[in-house]
Amino acid sequence: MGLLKIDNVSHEFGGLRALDRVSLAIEKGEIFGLIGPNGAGKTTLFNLISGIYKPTEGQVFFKGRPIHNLAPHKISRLGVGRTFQNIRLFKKLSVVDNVKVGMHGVIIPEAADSKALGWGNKRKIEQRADELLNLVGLYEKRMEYAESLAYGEQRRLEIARALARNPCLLLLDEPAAGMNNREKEELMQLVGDIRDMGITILLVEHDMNVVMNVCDRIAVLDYGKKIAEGDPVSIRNDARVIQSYLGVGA
Ligand SMILES: Nc1ncnc2c1ncn2[C@@H]1O[C@H](COP(=O)(O)OP(=O)(O)OP(=O)(O)O)[C@@H](O)[C@H]1O
Repeated sequence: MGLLKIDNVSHEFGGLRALDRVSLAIEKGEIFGLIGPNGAGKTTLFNLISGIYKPTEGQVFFKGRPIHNLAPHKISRLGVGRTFQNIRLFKKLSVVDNVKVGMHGVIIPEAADSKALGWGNKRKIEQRADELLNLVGLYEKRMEYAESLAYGEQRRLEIARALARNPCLLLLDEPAAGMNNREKEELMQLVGDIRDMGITILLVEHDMNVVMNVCDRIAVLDYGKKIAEGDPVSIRNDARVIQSYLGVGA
């Protein structure tokens, strides 16, 4: 069984069917892309996986366990981390404090006694925060205000904060939005590094260069329905995907 299984899930807002019987299975260690036109239902699916919405029908399983009726904090504790389309940092906190906030109440595996850490275990929290800032290339800026970072750096800080909860599945909602080409290159490298740490990634992204380069498999949504699923080459050549989303010449 996959790490994440979405089984015939639908979601309605009033009369609007934002998701219509979508099924997906994401395997451990994959980088899985979710693409589709604006309003296709991608963020709604993220919100269902992370417990912000409950499905109108269908089920979501994580590590074989049903999670579609759990509260967001419980799903997060089970190992599902996420970032948001609109950056949600604490602007007036330092870079390192933004990561530490993400760590509150988290079990750090290397901790000798493996107890959940509150604010008490300062040294281990600081070590872990520094490791994560090194990973995302922000260690040198650890004492700066989050708001002083460039846009691409803020997005990387959001990823570090999500990683602070030790997820085994990370949901990234449009991580390349607003990034310049250099920042996108760095992001692609980072996504690969995160996977190499053993973390499975589900990525919503409009930048096709990023999607096609980093994803092992891709699913395409259109008007709430899954219209295609496969590797990047098959998705790029899928007539229905070209017609509804990629356009000719993509
Ligand atoms: N809270 C809400 N209340 C009512 N309708 C909503 C709500 N959130 C999303 N929708 C509608 O559900 C549909 C799917 O929206 P969703 O945000 O999931 O699409 P998306 O694929 O993430 O789009 P984008 O690429 O623009 O982020 C859209 O028609 C949207 O207008």
